[in-house]
Amino acid sequence: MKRILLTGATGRLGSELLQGLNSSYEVCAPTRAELPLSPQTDFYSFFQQTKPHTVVNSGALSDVDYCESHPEEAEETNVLAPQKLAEACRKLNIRLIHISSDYVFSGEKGSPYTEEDEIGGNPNFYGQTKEGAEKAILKANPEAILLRVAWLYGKKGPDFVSSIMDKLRAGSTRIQAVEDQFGSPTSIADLCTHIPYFIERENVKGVFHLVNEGCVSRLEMAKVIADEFGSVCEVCGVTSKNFPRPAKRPKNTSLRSLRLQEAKLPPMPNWEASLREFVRKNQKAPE
Ligand SMILES: NC(=O)C1=CN([C@@H]2O[C@H](COP(=O)(O)OP(=O)(O)OC[C@H]3O[C@@H](n4cnc5c(N)ncnc54)[C@H](OP(=O)(O)O)[C@@H]3O)[C@@H](O)[C@H]2O)C=CC1
Ligand SMILES: Cc1cn([C@H]2C[C@H](O)[C@@H](COP(=O)(O)OP(=O)(O)O[C@H]3O[C@@H](C)C(=O)[C@@H](O)[C@H]3O)O2)c(=O)[nH]c1=O
Repeated sequence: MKRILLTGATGRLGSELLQGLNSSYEVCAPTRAELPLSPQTDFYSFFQQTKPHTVVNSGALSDVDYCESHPEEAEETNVLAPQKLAEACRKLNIRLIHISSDYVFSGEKGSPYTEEDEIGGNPNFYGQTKEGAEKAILKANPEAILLRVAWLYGKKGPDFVSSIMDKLRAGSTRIQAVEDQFGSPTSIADLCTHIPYFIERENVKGVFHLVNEGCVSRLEMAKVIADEFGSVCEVCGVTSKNFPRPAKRPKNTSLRSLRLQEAKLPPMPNWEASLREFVRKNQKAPE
């Protein structure tokens, strides 16, 4: 049985991934205290001792607003640590799957980005660290796999979907959602099905867009959630200007994959089908 080392296993993606991988792999999931994502960490010695077949790096500082006001911590966790981790993987010939983001793009293209598009120009610091990480990782370890995921939602939260669902459960009669941000919402459950393909395929490397198919605004997403809930709540569009946040969000970072098909990997499901399924299954308040 292959041994997988998973970072960020207490996080939104990591916690579901840990559960999913556990049935087919021997998973080693060090906590932050055991393996800090820091440029001071000796990843080489840790990996030499634990001998993983693949490292899945799902750990990161992912709070976009927090990163904006804590740039040093964000740079260390999201860029310098993954760079060092990638170097250790290369030296020890360990496969690396790093989780990246749609926020590596500026959001100004006006149509979905493919793996062939150039990265850079995101308006927030978090996005800039994810861009920096991709460049540093590929330089340190050209065999690495970078999976760009986006607008995640899942069982753990908090995320956009869970905050809308909480408002509906609380009986809100009016919800506001931004109408001028577009992206590719992605179900963590779908990622848990797809990520093992990358563990099993020994010959793939480089960047892959791994998101549910389609492009949608936050407003349309909120409408679908309310509809699946069977709620009569009014869902109103608002501009980002009228929903101010500490960090600016990009306009349109929707993604499309050319490389999944090229690598003969299955496509990801459509965003609406996955979102409706998630809402249906998780409509009851968590206990
Ligand atoms: N959420 C989203 O919508 C998206 C996320 N991504 C990317 O997906 C990946 C997973 O994100 P998500 O699950 O949402 O993130 P979470 O914030 O939910 O989880 C982050 C994980 O990283 C760990 N972590 C953070 N800082 C450190 C550190 N300094 N040392 C060790 N561990 C640390 C956390 O540990 P602890 O519990 O101890 O804090 C936690 O386990 C990230 O790379 C993120 O950039 C990409 C696109 C969209
Ligand atoms: C809760 C809520 C938010 N919003 C708006 C606020 C904001 O402009 C937008 C997105 O809000 P969030 O803070 O949930 O999302 P954000 O932090 O921008 O999410 C990003 O996280 C990082 C980690 C990524 O890598 C990205 O792919 C993306 O998922 O939605 C509403 O319009 N209505 C609401 O009820």
